[in-house]
Amino acid sequence: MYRLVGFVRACLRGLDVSCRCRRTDASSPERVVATGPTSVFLLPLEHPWPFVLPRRPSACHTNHGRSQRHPSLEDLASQTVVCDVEGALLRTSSTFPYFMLVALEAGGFLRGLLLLLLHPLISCLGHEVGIRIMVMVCFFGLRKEDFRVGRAALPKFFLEQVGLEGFEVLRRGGRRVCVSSMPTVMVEGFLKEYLDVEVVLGRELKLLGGYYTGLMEDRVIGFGHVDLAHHQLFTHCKEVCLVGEAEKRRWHPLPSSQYPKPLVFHDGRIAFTPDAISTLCMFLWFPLGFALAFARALVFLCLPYALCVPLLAFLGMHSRLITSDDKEERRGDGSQLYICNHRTLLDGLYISAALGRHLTATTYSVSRISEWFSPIRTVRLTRNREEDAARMKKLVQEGDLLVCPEGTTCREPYLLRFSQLVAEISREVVPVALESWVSMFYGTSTGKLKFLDPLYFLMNPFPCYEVEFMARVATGAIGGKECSSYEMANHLQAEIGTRLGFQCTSLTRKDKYLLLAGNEGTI
Ligand SMILES: O=P(O)(O)OC[C@H](O)CO
Repeated sequence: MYRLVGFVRACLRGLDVSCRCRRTDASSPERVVATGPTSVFLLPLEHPWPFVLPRRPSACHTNHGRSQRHPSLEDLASQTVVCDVEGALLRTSSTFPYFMLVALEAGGFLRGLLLLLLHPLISCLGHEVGIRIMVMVCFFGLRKEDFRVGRAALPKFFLEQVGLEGFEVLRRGGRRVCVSSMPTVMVEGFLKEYLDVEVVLGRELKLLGGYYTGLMEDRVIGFGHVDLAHHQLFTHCKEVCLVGEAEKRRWHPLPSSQYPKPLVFHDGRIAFTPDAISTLCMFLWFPLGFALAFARALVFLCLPYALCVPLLAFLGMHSRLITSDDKEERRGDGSQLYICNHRTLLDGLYISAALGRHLTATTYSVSRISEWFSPIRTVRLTRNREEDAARMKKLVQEGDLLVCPEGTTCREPYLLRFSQLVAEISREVVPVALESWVSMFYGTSTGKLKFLDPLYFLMNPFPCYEVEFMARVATGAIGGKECSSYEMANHLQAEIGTRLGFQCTSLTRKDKYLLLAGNEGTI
């Protein structure tokens, strides 16, 4: 099953996979590759001798006696490192997937389709003209205030493309400056929030009445041509490191464990890197995906669990149940409190299917439409502590209850802080560890169209879930020693975290929504 999912993922990233497999002789002339003009002409070089990773080294190489293939990493702490993002930090120089993400996430699928149709033309034109067309298609008419893709969706995709070798140089700099031919609003969030870059120099976008016009500001200081700009830049540099496309293909991805700041939250529907081929596959998949989602939803809604599980597996929805031998924690007495980490809105359905009986799930920000269509009973919480405690105590007396103590979904392998209430409403709980995988669309969001979350999840070619029932936990004590509800909540979080290999955090729903949506997530 997972091999199949891996295959689909690999297909979606086909271009990247093939690039990584290609080997080019490092000494071949191809190692110095012109990747098109950059647009950054102003460099606030406060340190007298910055260290530069240029994107277009060929011209400078011949005119500059200090160019070299690999930087000497000693003493960089006292210097400024200036790095070209596409050319010397990311493993591929193509900016198309990032513009496609802006088009799809901020503009919608029609805008993404337009960008895809223009891809052949963009590929034929020069770098600068291509960027201008992509900026026009992606940004025209978007409201500046509403543009959150740069902070919410793009960082994940940029981070996945960061080359360990390039990052090693950047990281060592006393002061880090990054230049990019992409608009600043696209790269700033990723560079400043996640890579600790102090100065970001990208393209500025023209505005009219708070809306992007799709045009870019003229260069702040124009030298006339990129090569000349780099000449000027290099004359201020103590050392120059040249990076070619062929060399970058051999770079290793920066492991997520080495991100200066962990990527816990991200938003957006697209779960794959949308290069042209993958995006084309997605558009071709849409009609089938929609029909499949409809069929899967009908099965969930209309059939008993005993039939539903095998039929859904036939329809490509794979799931795996892990439980102990005696199955005691699943048998229950009909009024059992289950708690789980929160992956998607379908958590409750999968747990019900695993139990073979309906349970009631508490919710907070689920849309009314999702509630209407839910095959299991859902009960809204208020975030008023006393009221919610009373409501949950009553519910657990009436029957099996599922609570997600994180209060919101998390896509990455992290657990948000657990609510203490789960340790106060019942003498015992059954923790359930959940893991889920999607390859095309994320089934969670922080935006206004939350009611589409289940649809997107169901539109994935092979959505997967793993449900693991853990041993029952008495909420009054840990290891025979009495404990507070706060300690118990942390204990339960740690138990599930250990089982899944997820990292426990003290982050909350509010942190997530402030970062991704600019609000506190209250509705
Ligand atoms: O939409 P989220 O990710 O904030 O979480 C929805 C939860 O089910 C809250 O009840």
